[in-house]
Amino acid sequence: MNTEGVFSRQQNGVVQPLLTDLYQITMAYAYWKTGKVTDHSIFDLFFRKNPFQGEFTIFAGLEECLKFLQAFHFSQSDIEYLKQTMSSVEDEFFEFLSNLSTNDVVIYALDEGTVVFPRIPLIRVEGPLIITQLLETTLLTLVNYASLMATNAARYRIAAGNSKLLEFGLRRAQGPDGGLSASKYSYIGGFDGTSNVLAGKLYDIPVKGTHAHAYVTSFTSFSELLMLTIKWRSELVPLFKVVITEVNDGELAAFISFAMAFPDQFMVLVDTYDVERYPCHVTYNTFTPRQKCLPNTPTHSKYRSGLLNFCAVSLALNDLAFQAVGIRIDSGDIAYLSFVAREYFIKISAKYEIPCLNEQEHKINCFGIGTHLVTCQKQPSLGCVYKLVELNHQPRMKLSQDVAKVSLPGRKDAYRLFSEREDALIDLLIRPDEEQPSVGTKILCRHPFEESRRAYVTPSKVEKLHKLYWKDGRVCRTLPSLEDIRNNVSTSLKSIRSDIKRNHNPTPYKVAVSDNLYNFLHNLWMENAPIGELT
Ligand SMILES: Nc1ncnc2c1ncn2[C@@H]1O[C@H](COP(=O)(O)OP(=O)(O)OP(=O)(O)O)[C@@H](O)[C@H]1O
Ligand SMILES: O=P(O)(O)OC[C@H]1O[C@H](OP(=O)(O)OP(=O)(O)O)[C@H](O)[C@@H]1O
Ligand SMILES: O=C(O)c1cccnc1
Ligand SMILES: [Mg+2]
Repeated sequence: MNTEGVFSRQQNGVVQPLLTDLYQITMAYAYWKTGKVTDHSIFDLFFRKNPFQGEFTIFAGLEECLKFLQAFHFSQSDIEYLKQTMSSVEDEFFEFLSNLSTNDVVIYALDEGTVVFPRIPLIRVEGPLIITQLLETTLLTLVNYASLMATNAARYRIAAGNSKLLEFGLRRAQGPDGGLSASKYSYIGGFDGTSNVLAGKLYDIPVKGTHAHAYVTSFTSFSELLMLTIKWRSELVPLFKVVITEVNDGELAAFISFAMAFPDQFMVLVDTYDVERYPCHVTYNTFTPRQKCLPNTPTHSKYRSGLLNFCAVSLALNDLAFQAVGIRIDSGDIAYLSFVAREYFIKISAKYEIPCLNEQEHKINCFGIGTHLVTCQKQPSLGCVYKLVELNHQPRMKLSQDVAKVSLPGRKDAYRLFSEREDALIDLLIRPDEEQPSVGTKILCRHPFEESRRAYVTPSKVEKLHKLYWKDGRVCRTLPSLEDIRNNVSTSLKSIRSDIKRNHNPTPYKVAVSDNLYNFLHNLWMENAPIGELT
């Protein structure tokens, strides 16, 4: 754990006050011109719909938001740039901007890594209107992708069960910063490591990897002849039902040289040529109809030696008291090929009485995921918004034809109410002057917009979701480490029922308001909704 107010790592240099939309600064000027410098505001940062057609989201990015607040300062060169860009703006405003700080801002937020739901303010920003407005875009950019990525990763984590998950996406990520964020937030979401070395260094995430096809194709013959491997290979050729001309020497040479470099971490890519001799009667699609983009007429290599060569080197390593780790398959019908590999491993370990190929459970026990994970292909953006809910102690409400876009006015506190089974039952928003929900006391929870949807809840546990994170210009809570945040994702997800987390047809989690907040909201809505005239 970090001590209060101290960040373990520096902020990414691109996160600075000018990383915003121009309209924030033009609004700041207009607020300043119209004498709104001392207006006190409250903004809620929340989203309206869970991503990936799911019913849950993981909140991430808070630590980076706090670092941004701490470093918030328009530098002299920022001011110079703005002066050139905003030509009609009075000089005194730039003076005002250069003295602006976040000392008067107060931030309440949910803990990073918490499972969250639509309409619950993830961050509540309180303070002078000009500065709270200026924070909008940067806070949103820090939370939106981080939360989307952590949610995507958590969904892979749920689907993968106990298998290991590695993030391999840097080459396909949305630029260098997208790549780094993907590595960081996929780790929070439950991945076990990344191939991204800088992310490993910056965030202390385990780095892992194998080798590329280029490594195999760079070898054409044995530069180092390892007698043991050759001996084993001749033994294995009949077992794999191939002829010697179907065995690729370059591949074997590559495996041997990799084994010499990493004798106790021998893990190689076996699909540069064919993994094994595909039986003619097997069609790819029979085995895994849902595998990615399988060609109906797969192309074959004249070589079929991936598995054979791996086994030959593994047996040779075994003679030298080393244990092979495994294989990587990057193409073809991966589920079918892993099944074939397992059959061979079992056969060979029985025949040659070696335990090493039979020790671990042979199945796909690690997935390396790149493109789909880091680009969030299924949904490339989370729609967090930042809405003014109170100004000078008066509630503010954004009305819309679209009920989904109506914002919940005023300062609100959020509670998670749990059942006797310790499942999270409902999230409840209440007005600040209301009595907090308490264990064993029945409370009326209402859908914010549908009058007939309401239920009494007698919670067995109550969790206050918002915590004070920033006040008087400093972080005022002990910040969790990345590992703590990762653990929070896992424990927070455990309290959510599995039908809410499932991929197919998930049940929506209930988000409610108190009766008091319901009436407050609807009265305000009525007061503000114009009465039309029928003509
Ligand atoms: N957001 C909400 N806040 C408070 N109560 C709610 C909310 N949504 C639904 N309810 C109430 O909770 C109870 C259970 O509703 P839920 O939608 O889970 O199941 P249901 O009644 O079987 O409806 P459905 O057939 O749509 O699943 C109902 O009394 C409903 O009015
Ligand atoms: O498919 P992803 O989930 O993004 O995983 C990462 C990919 O990156 C590597 O090769 P690359 O895709 O660059 O080349 P190849 O697949 O054509 O060998 C690796 O072999 C994976 O295929
Ligand atoms: O280490 C690997 O196997 C790896 C790394 C990045 C992309 N694809 C694979
Ligand atoms: Mg690929």
